[in-house]
Amino acid sequence: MQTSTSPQISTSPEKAAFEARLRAIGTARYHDKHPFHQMLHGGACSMTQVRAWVINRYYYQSRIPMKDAALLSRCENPRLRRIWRSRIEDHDGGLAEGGGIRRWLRLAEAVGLDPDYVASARGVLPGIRFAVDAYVHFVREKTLLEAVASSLTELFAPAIHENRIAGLLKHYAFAGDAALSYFRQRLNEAPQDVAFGLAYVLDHADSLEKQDAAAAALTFKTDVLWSQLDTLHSAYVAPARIPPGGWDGREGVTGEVDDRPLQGAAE
Ligand SMILES: O=C(O)c1cc(C(=O)O)c2c(n1)C(=O)C(=O)c1cc(C(=O)O)[nH]c1-2
Repeated sequence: MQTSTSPQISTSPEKAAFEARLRAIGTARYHDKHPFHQMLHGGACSMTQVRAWVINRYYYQSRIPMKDAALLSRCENPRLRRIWRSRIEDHDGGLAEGGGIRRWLRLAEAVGLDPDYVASARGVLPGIRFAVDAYVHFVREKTLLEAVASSLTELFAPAIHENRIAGLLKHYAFAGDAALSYFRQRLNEAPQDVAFGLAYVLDHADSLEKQDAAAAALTFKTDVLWSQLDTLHSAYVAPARIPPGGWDGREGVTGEVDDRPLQGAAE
């Protein structure tokens, strides 16, 4: 499966080798290869499993602008702040409308969930909280180079968003314009974000030590994404083990409750 859509941007052989090293991390570790995504995009998820993904992934959405604000708060370069702040606007939108968080809640409604329930983040699995909070802490505490490098999983996100749009449209009745608007909008936003982030990392990782740190930051971020799907899979794919406090398949459901036993990838 193709995991990267953006073209290589390096001009010198040294930068090209480093860029190739970063891209290889995505090829080996990006969460498009996780069995839960393969179930979701291949139409093998029940509505309970789709809803569990929407509820839990909301927590990631809700923390992305907070981690970007953490990055901005430590950034002394006005140019970097001016460019980076559009990420917060992309997710938070304006006072009355717009933004990825609201678009995610439209997806929640389309899959038969009360958006207020989803926005409350009750029922989010503990493992999801741990993974996402670790990302926010990482960006708050590490160097600016590592913080920017950790966002570079977005190099691989357009391909997964395209796959998801196609897979949801093919397999699920809920997949109309409202449900897909989040992913369609990210296809417009992510390429410029990642072009800037990649150029920043290639320019600022000017020693082997810094390149190692940037590569480790990107690897860490692939772990953050993979761990979220592991915890979701463990809770909601047979043999399902929903931990205490995890969504029970019923709370916040406005559509028909899906009472069938949770299925596994092989069924
Ligand atoms: O659906 C996905 O698989 C996916 C992955 C990622 C990513 O690679 O971190 C992001 C997004 N989506 C996304 O929509 C998004 O806004 C985003 C921001 C960031 C980031 O680290 O700043 N990653 C991602």
